[in-house]
Amino acid sequence: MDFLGIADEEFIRQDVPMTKQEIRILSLVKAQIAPDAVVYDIGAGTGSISIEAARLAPQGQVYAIERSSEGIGLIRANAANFAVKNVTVIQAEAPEGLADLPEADAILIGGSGGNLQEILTEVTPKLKASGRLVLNCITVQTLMQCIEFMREHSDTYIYEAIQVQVTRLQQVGTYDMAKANNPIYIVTCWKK
Ligand SMILES: C[S@@+](CC[C@H](N)C(=O)[O-])C[C@H]1O[C@@H](n2cnc3c(N)ncnc32)[C@H](O)[C@@H]1O
Repeated sequence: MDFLGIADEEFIRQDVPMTKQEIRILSLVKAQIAPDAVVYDIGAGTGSISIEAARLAPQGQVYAIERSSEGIGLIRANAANFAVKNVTVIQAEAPEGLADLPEADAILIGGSGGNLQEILTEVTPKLKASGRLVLNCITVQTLMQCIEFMREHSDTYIYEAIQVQVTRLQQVGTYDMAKANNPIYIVTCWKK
């Protein structure tokens, strides 16, 4: 099994927003990815989460679902760069493209484009009993949509939510200066 925590600079990203290293580490640890796991990465962007998940699950399969052509190109380029063979790239606007996937051990959602309710409705029945669903959200509205969905299904699901804000030090000449990343909510859901 490979290590977690590839540096952000190692990914080809152009202008596509990428989940930052520390948020990837936390999200992937919370997803509890086993070496043979089936993983969905919905809103895969540059593929940074898909690639780290694929390295954690060398005998498993990662399905990277992304709607933008630019993202699809980046996922393929990053997978090739890291010589990762177990990522299947799917260009679709979720929940499209999810129906035919096999049952999942881990589902990571990094982008939903206003379709979160529909995506959760589609993917939650496909999450195995021991599986984990991990959502990264930047807005309070997305966070609340997820919490409301999980509360409506509280007979089946448990969730926890955290907010994380990472500040990195950046070298500016002879000084090291704080540069704050946006706070991110990480919601982790699992079946009772
Ligand atoms: C914050 S970025 C994802 C970051 C990604 N985890 C990474 O590290 O590169 C969100 C991505 O979700 C994609 N997206 C948003 N809604 C989507 C949907 N319904 N289906 C597929 N992709 C979607 C966007 O195109 C964007 O690339």
